[in-house]
Amino acid sequence: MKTTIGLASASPRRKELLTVLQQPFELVKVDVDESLLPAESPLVYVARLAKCKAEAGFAAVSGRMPVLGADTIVVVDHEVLGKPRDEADFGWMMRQLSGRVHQVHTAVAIASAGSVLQQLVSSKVHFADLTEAMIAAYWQTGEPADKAGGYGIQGIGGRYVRYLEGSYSAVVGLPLYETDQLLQQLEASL
Ligand SMILES: Cc1cn([C@H]2C[C@H](O)[C@@H](COP(=O)(O)OP(=O)(O)OP(=O)(O)O)O2)c(=O)[nH]c1=O
Repeated sequence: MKTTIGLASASPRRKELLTVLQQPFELVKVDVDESLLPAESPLVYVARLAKCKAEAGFAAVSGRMPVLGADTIVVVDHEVLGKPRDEADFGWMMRQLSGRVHQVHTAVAIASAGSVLQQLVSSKVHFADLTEAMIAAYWQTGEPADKAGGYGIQGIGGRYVRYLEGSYSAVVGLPLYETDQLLQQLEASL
């Protein structure tokens, strides 16, 4: 029987993806400060956040079970795009992404007694040319608000993705292949 783990995430996408891996899990609530540190690179930032979420979760369950945390960021021109604050911020993000290629980085960490297992997956997304009317209409759907970079490849935003180099599940929030590898490493270590 597989060990039950904690999932330190409020993201419905991560819950669905972990279910696909047939991994028994319980949701664990954590509150992690997601601010970027001064001069921190995007890759260091995303890996740190995944680790912080996993470690905060492990502490929250008092070490009773291993806990998985993940983080996804969108990077364009070395700038990290988080979730849009409002419509103006979203419009700015879409103009950055329009007709260009950007990176999506997803980090996964599993904290257990004495160790943290980690993986980082980077993908490139080639975005469509967007008009102001398309941007305004997309905001109205409500989909962009809780998504890093302001779009969801798995939803309406998928129509703006011309080409993906990398992992689809990582862009959605949890890389299936790499997470499965981590879970196998975890089972072997218990
Ligand atoms: C680029 C992209 C992001 N996203 C989502 C994945 C993440 O849920 C979210 C990025 O924010 P995160 O801070 O990684 O995650 P979260 O706040 O949703 O959940 P938690 O921290 O509790 O685990 O954006 C998509 O769903 N589709 C996409 O195409």
